[in-house]
Amino acid sequence: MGSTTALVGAALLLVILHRAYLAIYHLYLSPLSTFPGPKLWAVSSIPYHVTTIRGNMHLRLLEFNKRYGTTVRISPNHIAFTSPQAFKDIYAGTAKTAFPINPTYYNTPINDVHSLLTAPGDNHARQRRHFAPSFSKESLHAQEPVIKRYVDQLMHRLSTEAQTGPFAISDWFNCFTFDLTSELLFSESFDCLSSGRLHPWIALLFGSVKSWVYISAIKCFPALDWALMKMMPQRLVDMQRDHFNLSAAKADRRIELGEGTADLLSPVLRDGVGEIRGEKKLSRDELHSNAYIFIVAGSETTGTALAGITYYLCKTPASMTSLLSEIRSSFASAADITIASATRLPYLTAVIREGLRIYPPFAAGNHRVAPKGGDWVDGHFVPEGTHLYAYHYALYHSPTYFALASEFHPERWLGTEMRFADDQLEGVRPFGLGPRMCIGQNLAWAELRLVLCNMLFRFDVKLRPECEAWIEQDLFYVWQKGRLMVELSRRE
Ligand code: HEM
Repeated sequence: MGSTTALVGAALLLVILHRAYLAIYHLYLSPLSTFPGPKLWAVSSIPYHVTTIRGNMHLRLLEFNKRYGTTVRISPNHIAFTSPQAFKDIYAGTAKTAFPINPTYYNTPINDVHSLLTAPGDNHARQRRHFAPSFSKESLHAQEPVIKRYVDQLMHRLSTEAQTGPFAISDWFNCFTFDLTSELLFSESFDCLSSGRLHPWIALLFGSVKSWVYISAIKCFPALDWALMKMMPQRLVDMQRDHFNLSAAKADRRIELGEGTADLLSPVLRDGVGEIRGEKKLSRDELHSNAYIFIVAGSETTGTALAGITYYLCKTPASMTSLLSEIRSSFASAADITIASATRLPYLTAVIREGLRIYPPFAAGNHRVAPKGGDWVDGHFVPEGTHLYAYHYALYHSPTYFALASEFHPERWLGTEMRFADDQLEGVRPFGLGPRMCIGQNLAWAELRLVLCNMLFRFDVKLRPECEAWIEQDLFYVWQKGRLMVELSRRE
C-alpha cells in the first residue's frame, strides 16, 4: 500500500514537473516566446479553444489587438495576425508559395475523401482545375436566366409576406441562396421558396454549426481524440451523416442526368466521373465531398451577406436613401435589372463592399501552417509548423486601418470623403486571397447585386425594433445569426 502511494505520488510529481517545464519552455524558450500575447494563452491552448467554443474569439482578438498590437500569440503554437501585409504574406502567391492549409482545423468529409476545401497541395490544384470553368464569368453569364428566375421567385415571396405584417427576411434569403445553389449545381432545387419553408436539411445544418467548432477543438488533442469523439452527442453524428448523404444523392442524380443538362457541373461532367480519381476525371467520391461543401459554402455565406447588408442599410438611413435614389433612378422597370446593369451602379457596389467589410460572412481566420523551413509574415519570422491565420473581422474592425471602423460608411469605397483617405481598402479580402480564394465570388456578387437591386426597386424596408441589436452575434466559423425581422411596404 505504502509503495503504491509512493508510486502515485511520484507519477503526480512527474506530471507537475513536466507541466511546469512546458510552461517555462513556452514562455521563455520557445521560438514563439518573443511574440506578444496573454501569458496564460501562451502556455496552454485551452483558453483559445474555450473562447472559440463560446463564440467570441472575434471580440477577444479585438481586445488583444488594442493591448498587444496586430500580431498576437493565441496558443503555445498559434499566432493570429491582423494586418493587410500579413494577409498577403500568408495567402497570396501560387499553390507552391502560399502557406499550406492546416489540416487540424479542416474536417475531412465523412467519406474520408478530400473536397476542394480540405484537399492539400497538388490534390487541391487538380480539383480546382476541374471546377474553375464552372465559375468563370462566361459560365455565370450563361446561368443568368436561372438566377433571375429565382430572384423573381424570392420577390414574389417577399411580396406575399409583406401583406401579412412583419416577417423574418433572413429566412427567405436563406431559402433563395440554398435553392439557387442547388439548382445551379445539380439542376434541382431544395424547393424552399416554392414550399414556403426551409428544407429540414438546411434547418439541421444551422443547428449543427456549433459542432464544427467542437470537432476542430477535439482534433487539437490527438491523445484524447478518440475518447472525446465518443462523447459527441449521437444526434450530431447522425446529423453530419444525413447532411452528407443528401448532398451525395443530389450529386448522383446529377451524374445520371448526364452532360447534356447545362448547369455549373456540366463542364466537370464533360470529362466524365471516374470510380477512381485521376488527372482527367474527378471520382464519384470526390464529387460527393464537393457537393456538400459547395452547398454550404455557396449558400450560407451569401444568405448571411444579404441579411447583414439589409440590416446595416436599415440602421443607416443616409446610406439607404442614397442607394434607393441610385437604384430607382437607374431603372424604368424591374425587367431592366440585369447582372451587367446592376454592376454599373457605383453606390450599390460600395454598399456591398462595406457590408462585407463590417460583417464578413466568413469572419474568422482561414487556418494555415508555416511551411518547411519557416517563412516571414509581416516582418516576423515564423518557424516551420507554426499554426497561424490572418483574422478577417479583427482586421476590418481595426481603427489602425479604417476610420470609424465599426460604422457602416459605403462612402469610404467611393474616394469622395477625406476622412476615409487613409483607409487600407486593399486589406479587405472577404473572399480570401491566392490559390484557395473563393471560387464562387463572381456568383456571390451577382446574387447580392440582383437581390438588393430588385428588392429595393420594389419595396421600402424597415427594421423591427426587436432586431435593433441583431448584429450582436456569436461566431462559430459562421455567424450564429438570429432571424432578421423587417416590415416591407410595396412602392407605389
Ligand atoms: C458572400 C459570399 C461568400 C463569401 C464571403 C465567401 C468566402 C470565402 C472564403 C474567405 C474562402 C477561402 C477559404 C480559405 O482560404 O480557406 C472561400 C472558399 C470557397 N468558397 Fe466561398 N464565399 C462566398 C460565396 C461562395 C459561393 C457562392 C460559392 C459557390 C457556390 C462558394 C464556394 C467556395 C468554395 C468551394 C471554396 C473553397 C475554394 C478552394 O479551396 O479552392 N463561396 N469562400
